[in-house]
Amino acid sequence: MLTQEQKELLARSGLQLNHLDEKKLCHIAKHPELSKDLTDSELIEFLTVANALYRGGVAMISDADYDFVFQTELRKRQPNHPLLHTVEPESAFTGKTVELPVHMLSTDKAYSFKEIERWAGRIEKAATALNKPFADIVFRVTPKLDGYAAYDDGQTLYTRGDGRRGTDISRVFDRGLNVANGGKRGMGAGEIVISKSYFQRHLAEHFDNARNFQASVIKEKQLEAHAEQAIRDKAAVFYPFAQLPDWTGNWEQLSSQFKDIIESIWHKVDYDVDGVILEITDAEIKEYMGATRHHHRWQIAFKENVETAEVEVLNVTPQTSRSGRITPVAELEPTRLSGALLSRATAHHYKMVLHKGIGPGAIIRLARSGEVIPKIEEVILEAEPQIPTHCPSCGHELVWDNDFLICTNNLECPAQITHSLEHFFRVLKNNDGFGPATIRKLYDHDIRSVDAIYQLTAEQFEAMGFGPKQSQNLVDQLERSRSEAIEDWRFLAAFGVFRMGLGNCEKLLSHYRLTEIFELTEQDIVGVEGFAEKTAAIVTQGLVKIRPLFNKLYQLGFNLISSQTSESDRPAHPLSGKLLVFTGSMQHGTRDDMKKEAKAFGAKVGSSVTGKTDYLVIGEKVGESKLNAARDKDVTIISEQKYLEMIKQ
Ligand SMILES: NC(=O)c1ccc[n+]([C@@H]2O[C@H](COP(=O)([O-])OP(=O)(O)OC[C@H]3O[C@@H](n4cnc5c(N)ncnc54)[C@H](O)[C@@H]3O)[C@@H](O)[C@H]2O)c1
Ligand SMILES: [Zn+2]
Repeated sequence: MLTQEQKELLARSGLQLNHLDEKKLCHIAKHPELSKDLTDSELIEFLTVANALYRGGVAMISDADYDFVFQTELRKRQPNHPLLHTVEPESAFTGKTVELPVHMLSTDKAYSFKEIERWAGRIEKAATALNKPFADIVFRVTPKLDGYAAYDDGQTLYTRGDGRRGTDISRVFDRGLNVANGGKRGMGAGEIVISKSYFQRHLAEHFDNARNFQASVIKEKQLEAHAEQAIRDKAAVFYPFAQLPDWTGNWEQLSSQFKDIIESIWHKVDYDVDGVILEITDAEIKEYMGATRHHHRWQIAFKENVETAEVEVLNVTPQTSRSGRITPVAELEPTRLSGALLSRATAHHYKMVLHKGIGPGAIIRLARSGEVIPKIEEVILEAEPQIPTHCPSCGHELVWDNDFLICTNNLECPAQITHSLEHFFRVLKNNDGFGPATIRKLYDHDIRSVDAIYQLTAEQFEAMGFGPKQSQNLVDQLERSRSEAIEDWRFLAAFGVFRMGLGNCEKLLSHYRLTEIFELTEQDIVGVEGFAEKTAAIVTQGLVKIRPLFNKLYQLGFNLISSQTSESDRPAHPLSGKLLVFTGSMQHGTRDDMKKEAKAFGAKVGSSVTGKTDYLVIGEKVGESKLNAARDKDVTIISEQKYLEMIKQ
């Protein structure tokens, strides 16, 4: 049941239970997974109440549980619900609301480096649009304080409210609250926080948690003696974000030491922190990117889900991968971890299953970080493992290859064939529609190779049971995949040769032409930087295997961009080997297309003007700074028109 304090807070906020009764509300709070059985109005009421209690410092559920219901139920049922797209309102305080001097929004959240990369990609786009070299853009990383958000304009302190209007809580300064580190008033947005170590030592007995304490500092109610003391001891302070310890640098620095930077900033302050904030400092780009109703596009919070749980293994199922390796997948007793319901995890390989005793009934420790499939961290209680002897897909006998069990029936194993087909289209990227379901259906109709897929007509697709519209679309997509330009290394990587991922393909093809690689000896390949002897041997063997398929597909006339840039290869073209920088908006195509095209002529493309740049190609609306840089460095400036004439030569 709700506590007296929680009830009072709901009453003060004017919140009444119309759809849920108290018993049901508390039952769901205890078992958030039951929220799936709530009606829509019950669900909204549940979240509204949870949010009000949380903002008032008397939360009824943990953040992870709240996020679970919020993300899985609400987002799934009503992706456009205003709760998802606006700042969660604070309703804990009575009193007149006032317009905030600036909007205080929530933050967009990322749980993996991939998501951060995509965010940086959007910033690069904005920088390009404003003719600013991306390499010059400064990123700032600060700890994400988990306190009570407020805005200080020097006169008044406001709550975040609904992000646009907040409540005047200047009284907390009248009560003696200090700005962190002896800082001044009027530094804008920040949070009211309490020192972690101080809380443990002096407050933990009197307050349930830090949030509960922070809320008490803000309330109109007379302060408790311990809270007053914490303020006098400067353990509770208002910390403006502008004054937080930070890391600054450009994207290249940030991305290359991402883990270390996050780790060090995360632990910089003695306050509760629930992530780090990444943002850019360039005022023009910030303005250009703007905000949604929920968050600023130029800012993102990086969070880590590092909660762990002990879970029972129900069963371990073998799964055959594209390369024939057998992956052990543990089926688990369904467990909620960091807000997600998990029922499977992978072990690295069968040697681990064998040696660590991962069998039905084993107890393992599971860690979930971000959105990736969880890995088995540790085995707490061993159980008899079950080691498969035959491939689950084709029944072929399995053999050990170091730590891995493998199915060597590469040419006939359904799992290996279908995964290879999917892999081809996925890596190529310039197509849609060839996912697992389509590929499975094709396989069931005896289609076994990429080459055979390219021979299919719309009628044949229809005969296999695809609808008329989908059939035509699949044919169109096959055509698109051949006509849309792609890099030759991407094409090669799509064949899935072991050890020839995108990176290695790019390395190899920057030395040799696509048509030459099948004649290369191991020695030739070792001569390419990044290939050790062992890899070279595996690669030559792998290339022999794919050669027949490669030849067939190569005949189909894919629109390949050659990686060859050295002058001896293309003596004829005036742009060959030249370093170009594009700036401004172009008429001929998107900036990306033009870069690809330039590379196809053997040119190199940079993002900022340096002493090594040969040509600055300018479109419309070009910033003066880039032009000046080009003039200073003696770089030849050419118009888009002139450039188009040059590439036609
Ligand atoms: N337990 C519950 O019942 C419950 C209910 C509602 C919400 N929540 C939790 O609240 C979170 C959502 O809250 P939110 O809307 O405040 O969003 P948020 O967590 O994205 O926080 C955004 C805020 O971060 C603050 N911030 C802290 N450090 C900062 C820094 N260095 N730079 C810039 N800003 C910084 C700002 O005040 C900003 O308003 C969710 O994660 C959820 O778990 C929990
Ligand atoms: Zn098999």
